[in-house]
Amino acid sequence: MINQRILQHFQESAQLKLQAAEQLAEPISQAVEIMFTALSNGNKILACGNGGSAADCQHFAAELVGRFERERLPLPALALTTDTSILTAVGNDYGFRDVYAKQVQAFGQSGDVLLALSTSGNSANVVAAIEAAVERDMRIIALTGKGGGVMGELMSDADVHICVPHDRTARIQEVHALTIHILCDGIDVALFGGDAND
Ligand SMILES: O=C(CO)[C@@H](O)[C@H](O)[C@H](O)[C@H](O)COP(=O)(O)O
Ligand SMILES: [Zn+2]
Repeated sequence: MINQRILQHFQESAQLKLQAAEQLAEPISQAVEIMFTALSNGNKILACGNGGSAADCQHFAAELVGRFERERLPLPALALTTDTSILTAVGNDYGFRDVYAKQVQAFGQSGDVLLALSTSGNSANVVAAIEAAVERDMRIIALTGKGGGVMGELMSDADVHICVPHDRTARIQEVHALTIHILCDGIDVALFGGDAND
């Protein structure tokens, strides 16, 4: 019984990844281009999301500031999910909806990128961060699922929407995690050419 469930998880996850590859290759490639251009111009990437997606933001920032697979200069990426004093002060004084938007207003500059993660596309604080980023003249890269929700409706032609074609949060997060590694690889390839395994 448990073995059957384990097998089902692996199969569902693997099948979704193969299916998503066809649909998401193009928006992921656009996202790499936007991120690389921003970083080349001296701009930075801010990332926000809740729960598992907050962990994804930190994972992404660690790989840019530290490294992914190649030795290179640190790249400026900041997870807006980590400063408990800011999160609790803004959450307590203004409301949880504002915990990321206030940080976008504080740190975001024209030409920066907001990486916004939400499996439902409906997290109010991530939606508010996107609205704040648009006001700051930032580019938006949204990682969503479940049809994209409110975030999908907010996307403009200048933004990139990577919407995982599935309704299950865990499966969507698994594709988000893979996408984050592909973005890191794409940035490294744009910097150095080829790939790390050449
Ligand atoms: O990781 C998981 C579930 O797999 C949870 O922590 C999940 O991220 C949280 O419930 C989030 O609050 C969901 O928000 P969102 O993806 O809809 O924006
Ligand atoms: Zn999770």
